[in-house]
Amino acid sequence: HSNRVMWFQEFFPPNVCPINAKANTFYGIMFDAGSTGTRIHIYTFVQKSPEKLPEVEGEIFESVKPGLSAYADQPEKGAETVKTLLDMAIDAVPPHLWKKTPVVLKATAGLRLLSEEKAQALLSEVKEVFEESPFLVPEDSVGIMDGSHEGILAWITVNFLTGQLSGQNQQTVGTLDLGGASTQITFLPRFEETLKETPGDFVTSFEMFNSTYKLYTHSYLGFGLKAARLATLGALNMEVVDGQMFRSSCLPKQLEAEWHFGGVKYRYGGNKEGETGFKPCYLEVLKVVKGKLHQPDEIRGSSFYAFSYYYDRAADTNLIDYERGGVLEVRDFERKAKEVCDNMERYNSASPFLCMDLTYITALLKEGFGFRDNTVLKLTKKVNNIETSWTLGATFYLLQSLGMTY
Ligand SMILES: Nc1nc2c(ncn2[C@@H]2O[C@H](COP(=O)(O)OP(=O)(O)O)[C@@H](O)[C@H]2O)c(=O)[nH]1
Ligand SMILES: [Ca+2]
Repeated sequence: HSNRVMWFQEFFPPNVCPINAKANTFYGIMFDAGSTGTRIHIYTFVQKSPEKLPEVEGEIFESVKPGLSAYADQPEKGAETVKTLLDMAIDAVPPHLWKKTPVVLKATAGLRLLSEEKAQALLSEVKEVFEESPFLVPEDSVGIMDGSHEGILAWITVNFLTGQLSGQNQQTVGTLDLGGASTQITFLPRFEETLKETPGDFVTSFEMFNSTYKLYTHSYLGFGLKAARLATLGALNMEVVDGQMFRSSCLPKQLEAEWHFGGVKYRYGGNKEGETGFKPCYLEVLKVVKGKLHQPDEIRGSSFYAFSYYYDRAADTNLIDYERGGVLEVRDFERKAKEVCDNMERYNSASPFLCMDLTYITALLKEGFGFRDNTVLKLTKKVNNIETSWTLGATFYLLQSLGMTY
């Protein structure tokens, strides 16, 4: 790329600037249909030399709320939200590359929890939107993603962005993702013992960038942050009787409110007369996680990358900087949970669920996965300005399957 500055360059963002649109630049569009929102990621890649991994030159990211599952009974309206986001890609990708730019949507836990019929109705409306667009629509371009792939692809993203998947001496790092409806844990086991002690369906071999990775990964459906709220309230998978009230010691005493999740209305509130605070709350939350998750010994001493709701709740309570993220230990979540739960009136203006959320995160990490108090968590939203999301790994995988990269 020459250093000449052309008069038109300042009118274009770098990724659509004509002078930068070279033969070795290509694009990929990946939609994340999550339980709480739908997001588009438009990636620009540059293949600098045929034997090296492609580089991610940029990402355009936009999101809408609520997620597709909120449109379970209006699939066309759901697909409209996808169309709005896809229109951004028309502006971002140079027209001569539209036909070569693949577009894919993968849905996660929100759609996994819907009936097959409702999920399929939504997906086929989305497929129509794709087919009316000028982009490349591969086979299986719209579907529900396997839970194991969700964890693996996020692991690929983080380890690619931190440079661990190229060259010698790879020191990969495990990943923790906490969504609204499900949660994932993924790492590359270092010890034979770990593989021996692990149930077969927790280990998946995955081929990427000419290497095969045998990863420990699992997605726990119903253990996302919002699903865990319902489970703590005793309302998950319940036939809700009209007007029924669900109470918890993790909520402010005087609170009484309503909440819509997965198309159902729930009434919830605090323990008016009874106990509130960290101790009773922890016991409540413990019932949700205790004995429900597999605990691999190997992870106790290693550090993990954590994102999504781990990041959001840590940032909400100033444990980390909202923009830059930070490094924490598991015990920091517990300390903050105690502070919030034992002073709920002081945190009134924040979400009424802050105490419950922090307590759940603490219990999930300690009693669920079996992490130690001093396990180090690296909280990141972005690495080198690219979102830490399974979507980048999924886009690489897509490009590889289309023969656009090796
Ligand atoms: N770092 C990062 N977090 C994201 C991105 N997209 C969604 N999230 C987070 O994911 C969480 C919501 O989970 P969601 O995907 O809706 O639910 P799921 O279907 O259970 O995985 C929130 O904490 C979001 O901030 C992204 O591109 N990058
Ligand atoms: Ca997600």
